[in-house]
This record gives sequence, C-alpha cells and structure tokens, in this order.
Amino acid sequence: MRVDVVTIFGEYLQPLSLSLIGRAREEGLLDLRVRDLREHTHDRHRTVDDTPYGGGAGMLMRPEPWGEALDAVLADPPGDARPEGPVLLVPSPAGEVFRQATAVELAAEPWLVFACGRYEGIDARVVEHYASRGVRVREVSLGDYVLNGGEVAVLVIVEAVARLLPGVVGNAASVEEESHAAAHSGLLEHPAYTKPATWRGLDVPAVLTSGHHGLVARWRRDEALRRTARRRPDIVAALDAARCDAADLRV
Ligand SMILES: NC(=O)c1ccno1
Repeated sequence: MRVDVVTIFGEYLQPLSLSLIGRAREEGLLDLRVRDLREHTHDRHRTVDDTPYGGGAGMLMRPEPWGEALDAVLADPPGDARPEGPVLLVPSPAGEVFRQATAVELAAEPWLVFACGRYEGIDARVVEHYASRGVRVREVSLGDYVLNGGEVAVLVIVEAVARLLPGVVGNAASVEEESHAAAHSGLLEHPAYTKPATWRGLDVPAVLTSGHHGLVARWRRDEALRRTARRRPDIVAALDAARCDAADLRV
C-alpha cells in the first residue's frame, strides 16, 4: 500500500517509523511518503493561510498550495493504483466517523492520500475541485472532538489500516478476535488474562484453566456481550436492528 501525506508538520508523523508500522515500511508492505505543503508556496514567507471570507475567527488554508501539492501527488501514482485513483482522505471534525469497518474498507485500497488541514481547515473548494474531477474524497473524523490539525488523525488511521495488511501483524488471526472485528459482530473484546493464575488475591476465571474449549468459547462470547451491553449499548442496538432487518428479509 502506498500512502501519501501532505502536511506542514511532517515531523508529527515520525511515530509511523516505529514498531510494526515502521517494520512494515522497511519490509515494503507500506510505502509512506510525507510531502511538505510549503514546497508549493511561492512567496518569501511560504504562506499557506489567509483570513476567511465572511469573517470569523482564525485562518483558513489557501487553495492554491493545496491544488499544486495534490496535483503533484496525483501525477505520481503507484504501479498498482486503481483506474479511479486514490482515496483522498481529509481528517476533519465535520467528517464521517472513522470506524473499524472504515479501516477494513481502506485496507483494500492500494493508494491512500491524506490532506492534513491546520488552522480552521482547508478552503472548501479543494475538496469540491477534486471530487468534481472524480477523485474519491472522504472527510473523516476520529470522533466528536477537535484536534489542532489532521496529522494526529493520520497517525491513528494509518495504524488502524496498515495493521490489517497481510504480513504486518504477526498473528493475522488475532486481528479477527479484537474489539469491533466483523468476525465477532463488532462486539467489544472479552477480558483477557495471563500468568500468574493468582495475582494480589485475584484469580483467573476458572473456566479459562478448565481445558474445556467449548466452555471457554461460550464464556468469552458471554463476556463480550456483557461488556458491550454495559459500555456500548449503541453497538448492541445496531446488532438487534440488523437482526430484525434480516428476520424481515426471511419472512
Ligand atoms: N475529530 C477529528 O478527527 C479531527 C480532525 C481534525 N480535527 O479534528
């Protein structure tokens, strides 16, 4: 997978050189390229922002540098790029919420491009322009809160996506057993335990040391349902709704 990130703060992305993602880059599973937006400015101060039309607090990122920067990225596709080009992801608190299902969807793409806004964001015409050119543009949000820019969201999204690529996580099966995995209906993961069997007077649940795989599986499923119902009733409600829809289809 090729990932291009356009930003004015490339150093924010240094954590993507560490651990599993760093190793994936060394092994050629992930080709991450960080590009400096300021290289596409032409004034002495390398200006990337200006005041918003209509007034309002803060500054907006100007469209011209973004147009030059994204044109340069799009003119340099990877060999396995799809005919429709990359998915252009713009982190924004006003975007669609990024979920595990989004990560799974994006992990199937050969090429992702991130546009990292700063200040009060990017002139809206940048998204409008590339969408009108047929680029698959998606504004994505990590959640209902505001960051100072898109770079932190890129760290999260790249890690969530790249870890799903074959060969990145040592034990591929473990990805299937995690919270929000489709294989477990998107439930939260059950509690997990390792040695010692007793720690500060707390015992590992006896079923987990029983050697009875069927009982262990049942306990884990029950605990996942219990934890999900307690912490994320919205996930349970969505599952119930999906089952109702499916039942309606079977009538
Ligand atoms: N909530 C977010 O993902 C976000 C991105 C930029 N600012 O906030």
